[in-house]
This record gives sequence, C-alpha cells and structure tokens, in this order.
Amino acid sequence: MQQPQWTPSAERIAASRMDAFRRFANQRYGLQLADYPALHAWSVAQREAFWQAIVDFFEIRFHSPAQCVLREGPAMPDAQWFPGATLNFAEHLLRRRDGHPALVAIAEDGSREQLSYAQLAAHVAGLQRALRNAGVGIGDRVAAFMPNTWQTVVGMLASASLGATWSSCSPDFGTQGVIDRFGQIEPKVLIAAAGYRYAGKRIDLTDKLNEILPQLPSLERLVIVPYSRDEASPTDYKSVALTTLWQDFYQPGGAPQFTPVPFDQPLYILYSSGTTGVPKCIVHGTGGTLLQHVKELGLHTDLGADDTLFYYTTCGWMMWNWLVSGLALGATLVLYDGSPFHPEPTRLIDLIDAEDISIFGTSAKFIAALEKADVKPRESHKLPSLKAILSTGSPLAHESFEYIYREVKRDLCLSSISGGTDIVSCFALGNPTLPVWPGELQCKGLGMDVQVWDEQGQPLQGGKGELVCTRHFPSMPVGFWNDAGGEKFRAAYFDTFPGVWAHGDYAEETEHGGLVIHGRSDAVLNPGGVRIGTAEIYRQVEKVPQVLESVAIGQDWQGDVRVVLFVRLREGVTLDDALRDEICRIIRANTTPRHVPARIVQVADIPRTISGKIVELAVRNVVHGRPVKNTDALANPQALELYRDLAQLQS
Ligand SMILES: CC(=O)CC(=O)O
Repeated sequence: MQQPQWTPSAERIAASRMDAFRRFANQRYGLQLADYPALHAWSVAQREAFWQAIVDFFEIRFHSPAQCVLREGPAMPDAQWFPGATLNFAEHLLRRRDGHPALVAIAEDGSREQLSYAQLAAHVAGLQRALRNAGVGIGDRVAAFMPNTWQTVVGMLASASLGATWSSCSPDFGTQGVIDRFGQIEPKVLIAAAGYRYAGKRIDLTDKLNEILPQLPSLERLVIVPYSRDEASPTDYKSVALTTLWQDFYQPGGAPQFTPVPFDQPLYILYSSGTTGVPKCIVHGTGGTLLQHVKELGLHTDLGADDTLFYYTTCGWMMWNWLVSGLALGATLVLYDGSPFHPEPTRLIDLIDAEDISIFGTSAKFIAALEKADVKPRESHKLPSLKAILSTGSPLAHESFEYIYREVKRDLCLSSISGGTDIVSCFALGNPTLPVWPGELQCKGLGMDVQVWDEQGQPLQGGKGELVCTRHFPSMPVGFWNDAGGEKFRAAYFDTFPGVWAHGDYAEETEHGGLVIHGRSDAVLNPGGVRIGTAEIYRQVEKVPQVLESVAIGQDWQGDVRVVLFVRLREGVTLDDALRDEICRIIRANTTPRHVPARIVQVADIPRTISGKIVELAVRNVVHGRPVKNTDALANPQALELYRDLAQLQS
C-alpha cells in the first residue's frame, strides 16, 4: 500500500501557523473545525468569514474600513472584495523595523550584501522621496529591467508606498520582449541595471537599453543601477527621460510614508508568457495580492519571523513577487542573482547551509537536473535549518519526490505548488499539517474553491479533467491592461465554462485531498481520442538515465493524432534502437500503450520560456509548419529550428 513520504509530527502540527489559524477561526466563529479538510470546506463555504479572519489573523491594516467583505455580481468575474477599504501594500511589508536581516542579496561571484529591516525602510524612504519628487503618484507605472538584487525590492516597495503600479522584467528578456511589455503599460519611471552576471560572464546592457529606450516615449525618469558604483554614466543612455545613477537619485534615510489606496488599486502588472502573441498585461490588485500572499506564505508555507526564505527566481517571474511578500511575515529573504549551476551544480544547495535557509524554493526542472547531475546533498551538506522545499514551474515528478527524500533530507515538507502569473499565487500548494504523498500537491489553497471538471462542466470525483475555480477569490486579476470592457480578460479564463475560472491545467484530485497536475490543457495529447497529459510521459522518460529532458507533442497524422517525443540526451549519447526501445518499454510498463510515442527524435535543445517552461505549443506549431507568434518570449528561440521539416516525422 502507498505510504506518505513525510508525515508532520504532532509537535510540528501544533506549532504551525496553519493550526494556529484553525484554532483562531474556531474561537472567533464558535466552530469546531477539527482538521484541514474541515477548515478548507469552511473557508470556501464561508468565504466572507474566512477572508475577514485572514485580515484579522495577519493584522492587515485598512486606513478606511470596508463596507463589507464581498460584493458579488451575477457571475464571475464580477465581484468586489472589501469595497471601500484602503490600505498600502508596502506598509505591510515594512512592518518590521529592527536590525533583523530583511534581505541578503548574493551574486553569482559570491558577493553578498545585507540589509536589515531598519536599513530597508531607510532605503525605501529615500527612494520614495526621489520618486515623489519625480512626480510619481497613485496609478503611475514604475518599471524595472533588473536582476534579482536588493535594489529591485527597494524599487518595488518605494513604488507601492506611493500607490504606483510596479512591473518588472529580468535582463535576460530580449529587446522586443521588453518593448512588448513595457511599451503597453507606458511607465513614467524605469529602473534599469547597467549589466548583470550569468554563468561566469558579465553581460553589459547598455546596447540593449539603447534599443529599448526610444520605444518607451512615456518615460520621464531613467534610473541606472551600475554594476558597481564607478561604472556607467548617465550619458551612455539614449532616452528622452532625465537619466540618473541609482546612487545619485536618492539618499537613504527617514521613515517611509504610505499612501492608502483602494483595495483593488493596481499593484503589479505581470505578463502572460506571450508565446501566442503579444503578452497580455495582467493587472493585480493591492489587497487581493496581499491577503493571498500572507495566507500562502504564512499558513501554507509556515513562514515566520525567524525563517529564512529563498526562491530561485528572476524578477521576470511571478515567484519573485511571491517571494518578496515574505517581508510581510518578518522573514529574511535570500535573493540570488546568477546561474543556479555556476560554478557547479551545488551552488544553490551551498546557500542553504551558508545562509541557514529554512524554506528553499525552486523549480521542478531544477530538482530533476540536480538528480541527473547525481548531486547528493545529504552526503555533502548538513542542512540543519532546512524545513521545507517548494517546487513549481511544472509538475514535480514522483521520482523527484523520491530523490528529495532520499538524497536531500528525510525530515522536510516537500511542497509542489501551482497557480501562476494569472493569479500571482496558487490554487494548490503545501501544508505543514498534512502528509506529503508522492507526486501530489498537498492540498487546495484555503478560500479557493478548486475543482476538477470534465469537458461537459461536471465535477469529477476522480479522474483527469480541467482545473477550475468556481468562486471568486481576492487575487483574481483586476483585469488586463488596455482592456476596458474586460473582453480579453473574460475570453482568457471564462470562455470554457461561463462564470467559472478555467485555469488551463489538466489535473486530478486524489483520495488524500491533494491534486496531481498532468500538464497544460492546451498541450494535452489526444491519440485515438484518449486525453493524455504531457507530464504523464515526462515522468516516465525522466527515469531513463541517458535522457536529460524531453518534450512531447501530438502530431496530426492520417486523420488522428500520434504522440511524438523529442529527447535531449546526455553528452555523447546517441539515440539508437536500444534506447528507443528502453524509453518505450518504461512508458508502456507504467502507463498505457496509448502513451507510447509513435516517434522518438533526438534533439540538441528544447525551447523554453525565460522562466524555464518548455513550450510544447510552439514545438507543435513548428512541427506542423505553422508560425510561432512571438519568439521573444523564449530563452532559446533558435532551438525551434531543430524541429522544422524533420524527415523522421514525414512517415
Ligand atoms: C505558482 C506557479 O504556478 C508558478 C508557475 O509555474 O508559473
């Protein structure tokens, strides 16, 4: 019989904030919720009471009170949370003001900078003054083209403190990718790095910036963050905006002031990956983001003021926004800028011991790559501080769960979490009070009425289907930028099932109350009419030691669809019949004959987005000779050429 891979001790459960919240809700509302399933059921059935309890438990401060918790229209997405309430996001992230470390920024070359909460507040106060003097106020857009450093966090907090809207891209975005994003939202201020380091190289951004800047006529101020204090000069940049170096733009000092804004005031603009056209600008509101993040970090991740949280992310991925909210819990955040494998695969694992990281977040791809690189942290590192590992970006394979417990640490909560840019948060995630079952996301998020539906819109009690959320939740986007009537927004999430959020994940509920995500719905393979999630195949293929990674697509073939698998192999390995047979044998033995690829093709590279997601749809389009709309969204667009006009796929 299947056993959990980890079960929290009674002491750990009792000490968790999730359990404290359950007791709080029981006391506050005279309830007797005995466990997480009961708490979740209540949180969905009584959303108003639940979200009010989150406000109270985390001591969220409204400058003006809300008229009510929720005012709902006839159908999603028509709803307003906490109408009338005003608050400031940055105020909550800067509640702590002591000498405790707030940010530890580590660069790839090992340089380390640390800011205490008191120092962070002083920097935010200084930058806030400079931005205010530059005319930034409620609703103005402040954009950043920045690596993951402390200056980026200061920029966001200063922007949010003034009620402005923050939007960031990482410097690995291509020129057109940045123009496609910032060009739409018309920022008043751009904070940009002069350069950054990656995989041992210093990459100068002056030329790229000089291509981007003329396309951003809205800019009034450009603030350049040099590599080091004496490099870069304002005259290097061709912009209509007044250009200043970061260190000349403001003096840290004083206490920040916080402008109260309405609950729904745009806080962040994030972007869809843009693989199917110009990226959609997804606008996230202030209060919804804050409530959802304190819930997810404080309860589901059990993050507290003594924890050190690390997430490997760039500021072009929503996990950066999620990570930064850890400040609201008074935790220390470790920011890392650089390649996760430079100079060796243990680079990030080294940080755990060096910085006493208690919660380590990364991607499923990184965990799979560590295993392929035969890294065994249990043998090489001590890891006493580590209590949880988080994984996202794509489904975490069962084998990766086994790897973590076998080769990293026995006693930790391994949480595969899933949601995304669309909601700047998660639908399903971890839980310090529940066991970890192999391959499963531990639970649905509190307050999120997540269900799995069949194609007719009927809830499934088991089996695979569409992941939906049937009730409004506070971190639903406020809308899309430049979509006044909301048509594009509705079309993106509410077309499949009117009035219900369809997330585009192909998922399954488990008997343990958890979820398994089988891949993206639009990438589902359909051979002979049988729906197969791509992750079902990847999970098997990853077991083959010679395979580093793979991408599966459905090729239209003789009136049906056949499964085609592309594999990237270890250096020096060639795909021969024996290896093909081995891949097929493993897939057949663990799934069904329908999953077995009709063709397996070796490729030198697999195209992926800048945040590391393999782009099945783009590969499928190239294989079918269809255009790929926007290759600027890809980290390695040249890889797409490897899939064009392949002789192996003509017969
Ligand atoms: C939480 C997530 O779902 C992050 C992502 O995969 O983009």
